[in-house]
Amino acid sequence: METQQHIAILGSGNIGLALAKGLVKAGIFAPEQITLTRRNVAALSALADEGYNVTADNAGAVTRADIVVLAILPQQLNKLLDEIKPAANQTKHLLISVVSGVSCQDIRTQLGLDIQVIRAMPNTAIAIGQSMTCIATDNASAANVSLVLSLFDTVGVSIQINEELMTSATALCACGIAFFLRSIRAASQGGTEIGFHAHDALRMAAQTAKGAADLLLQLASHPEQEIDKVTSPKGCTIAGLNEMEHNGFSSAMIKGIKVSAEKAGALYKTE
Ligand SMILES: NC(=O)C1=CN([C@@H]2O[C@H](COP(=O)(O)OP(=O)(O)OC[C@H]3O[C@@H](n4cnc5c(N)ncnc54)[C@H](OP(=O)(O)O)[C@@H]3O)[C@@H](O)[C@H]2O)C=CC1
Ligand SMILES: O=C(O)[C@@H]1CCC=N1
Repeated sequence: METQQHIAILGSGNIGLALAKGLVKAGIFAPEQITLTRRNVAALSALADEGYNVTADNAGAVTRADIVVLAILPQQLNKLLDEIKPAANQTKHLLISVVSGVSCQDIRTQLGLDIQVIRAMPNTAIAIGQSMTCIATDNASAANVSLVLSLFDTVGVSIQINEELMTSATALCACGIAFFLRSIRAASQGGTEIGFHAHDALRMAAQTAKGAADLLLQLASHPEQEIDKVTSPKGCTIAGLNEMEHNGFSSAMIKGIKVSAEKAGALYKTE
């Protein structure tokens, strides 16, 4: 799905850069077709050496682009939208926002333009083509939705959801990367306590987690069905699992995801 279009990523921090790298790795865009912006542009010098256009001039980046990605913090968004307002063109530009907690309508209202906006909620695994990305819009054409879905399909798996579920998607999928990473880290710490060097324990825990996820994805199986195959009667798996549940393992994950979703929904309005 190679394209001749130019993409501007406004706010090239963790997720903005992960997106840029993922798109280049997937062969969709060459670095020369991507403009990266941030205020501290010196921090992008290594990317400039790789061929990306880098600048602190957001309005200039928008003028050159067909697709504009907003990838800055919710509390930084209004200032950025005011800055790009003169350069944004509702017939030329497609806006993609990965900003948490900000609706498509919030963006149009701040811009004062009836521009097509698609929200995307990827996660940092986008850098290696393994993102779970949720897409939502309230006004974009079916053609642009397909374009954005196919764009994000090149860097993982993408689905379209209702916009009111975007904060839930943020908690489950974007924050979720951190939740699963912490689980793997905790497993590796347990592994070290029972005899493995830290680096071996981490590798073993990560591969085990990958195998568990693939059992569900490749076999379209349910976790409990796969758990039942591991838990031998009177065995050590059920002993460990029950101990974890007595200590609130599932409950902690559920409560954490609920708090994350509440926070994601309030990020823009409370700033
Ligand atoms: N991190 C993640 O996993 C995910 C994040 N998101 C969302 O993406 C957004 C960005 O998050 P994240 O990447 O973690 O945050 P970062 O702080 O890492 O990135 C934000 C970037 O924006 C730049 N920036 C700030 N103001 C401006 C401006 N006026 N013009 C241009 N660039 C600017 C900052 O650089 P400088 O200070 O140099 O300007 C910084 O590099 C947030 O809204 C977040 O909710 C969504 C999905 C996943
Ligand atoms: O922590 C955050 O607020 C952002 C949103 C999703 C992932 N990181």
